[in-house]
Amino acid sequence: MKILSLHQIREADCFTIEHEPIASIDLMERASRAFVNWFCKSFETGDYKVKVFCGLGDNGGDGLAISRMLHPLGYDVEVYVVKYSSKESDNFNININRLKTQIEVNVIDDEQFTLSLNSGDIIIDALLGSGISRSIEGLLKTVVEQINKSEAMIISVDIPSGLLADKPNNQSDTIIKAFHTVSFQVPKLAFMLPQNAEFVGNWHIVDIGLHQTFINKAEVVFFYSTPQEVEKLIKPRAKFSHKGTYGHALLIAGSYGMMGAAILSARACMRSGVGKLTVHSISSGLPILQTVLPEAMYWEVLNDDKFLTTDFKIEDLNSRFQAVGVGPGIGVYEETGISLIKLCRLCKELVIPMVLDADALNIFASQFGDDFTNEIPENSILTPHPKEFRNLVNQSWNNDYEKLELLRKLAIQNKLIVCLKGANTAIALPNGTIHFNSSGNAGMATAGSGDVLTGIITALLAQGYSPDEAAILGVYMHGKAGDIAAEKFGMTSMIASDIIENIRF
Ligand SMILES: NC(=O)C1=CN([C@@H]2O[C@H](COP(=O)(O)OP(=O)(O)OC[C@H]3O[C@@H](n4cnc5c(N)ncnc54)[C@H](OP(=O)(O)O)[C@@H]3O)[C@@H](O)[C@H]2O)[C@@H](O)CC1
Ligand SMILES: [K+]
Repeated sequence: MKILSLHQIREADCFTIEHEPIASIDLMERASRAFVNWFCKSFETGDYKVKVFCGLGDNGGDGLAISRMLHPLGYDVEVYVVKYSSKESDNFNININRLKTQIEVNVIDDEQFTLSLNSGDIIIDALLGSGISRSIEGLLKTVVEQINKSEAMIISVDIPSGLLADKPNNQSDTIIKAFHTVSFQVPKLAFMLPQNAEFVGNWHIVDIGLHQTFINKAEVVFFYSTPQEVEKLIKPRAKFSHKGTYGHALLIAGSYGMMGAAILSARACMRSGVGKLTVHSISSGLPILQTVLPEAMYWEVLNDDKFLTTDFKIEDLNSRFQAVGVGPGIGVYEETGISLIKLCRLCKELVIPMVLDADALNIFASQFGDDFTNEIPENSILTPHPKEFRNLVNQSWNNDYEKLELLRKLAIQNKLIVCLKGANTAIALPNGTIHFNSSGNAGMATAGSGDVLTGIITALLAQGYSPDEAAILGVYMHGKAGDIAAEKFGMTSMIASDIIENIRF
């Protein structure tokens, strides 16, 4: 699903009005109806009040139309218009006239006003929408602060009032802290970013019928990968296939005291459909690995008990492996760094797709400085968490938008696929697009979860998925498995092994 910029959302609005064609006020009516449908599905009528706070622009117009629609459905609706200016939008004016015959409108025009808000109330925030042009001040600020202080459930229409759709707010900005945000047609970039989580809450998209011709043609940088879109990538298994059809992966993982990382990534790799798996690890780890995962084959490090110092040769890899995953638990020893570089050079020469994770990334950051990318084959997949990413780019950022730009730059300049892990993992592709993942939960913030992801993506590469597909599908399936695990064990109790056991291709 495309994430349109604010400018494109406005263009889509105008295009729809002109080409459907539909009057602007009727499009507002349709958007408000879509919100109301979502609301009615989510909340039954009951012994509580729905307090709708409206601004003076089109977001306020939505709020008025929503109030008019909810009232006859049996909801106990109270409407508040915050009169922070003398200028109202045309659609606001039409809707206030339509509403006045039905419900009394309370006008807030004095900063001394104290709102009476109870914990059982539902607040609908229709103060400001995507049209904000400056920070919230004065009367509006007072109202937003009072709403935020209340214990009522806050539901924002389109976007939490005060939040900018696709650029950073000032840290001191006053912004509604919604529990739910019900947004029109497309998610806003702001919803993807950790810095806005406290404002956006749980977000939902409702279809308001903006013209598909415009949306299809729109060129965008950011995408939200919906389950329907991603699951389409899964290749069915052919009836007459054999294990050779699904590739042979090499996973390089583990070191003294870190064999768990190797086991987790290897198990996840096997569960993700790879035909054959060879795990390359330290010799003292071999009995553990073979006991825990008899399905895999092992290639032990010679003459070394503590860490990976293999002098990789072309014949070790040539015509044997379709994908190489390296990093989980390998440690950041200087000797391992030397091996890693040899491995990368060979994979580049033999064009074997790679996944680099965890300590492989830490080695690059600590031993190879800013030039680290010269050694990494093009189209390799990197899976850093934010701290590893910061070390890799050797830069910090002031906000999540700057972080995204650094991510894009890394992917474009070096032709890499970089999966920046977190809620809504951001996957940057060499073509400059960023794809936000839709699955997963906070229970996955647990040791070993990243090792599992490395195993999944390595398996997909070995099966012939393109690196772009392997990254997007792998991250999604990892999150989906995490969601199933969270249902069974709870977010707090689930562990990385539970994610593996719930991988379902
Ligand atoms: N996209 C779609 O297809 C559809 C969109 N729809 C709806 O329209 C909404 C966007 O509407 P909108 O442009 O009127 O924006 P909105 O925020 O309501 O008001 C802006 C007004 O407020 C003012 N203002 C700005 N900042 C301010 C501040 N900090 N403090 C105080 N005032 C401030 C600014 O005036 P200014 O003073 O800047 O001239 C302007 O007059 C969108 O979010 C959605 O809800 C649906 O109805 C139909 C389909
Ligand atoms: K709003």
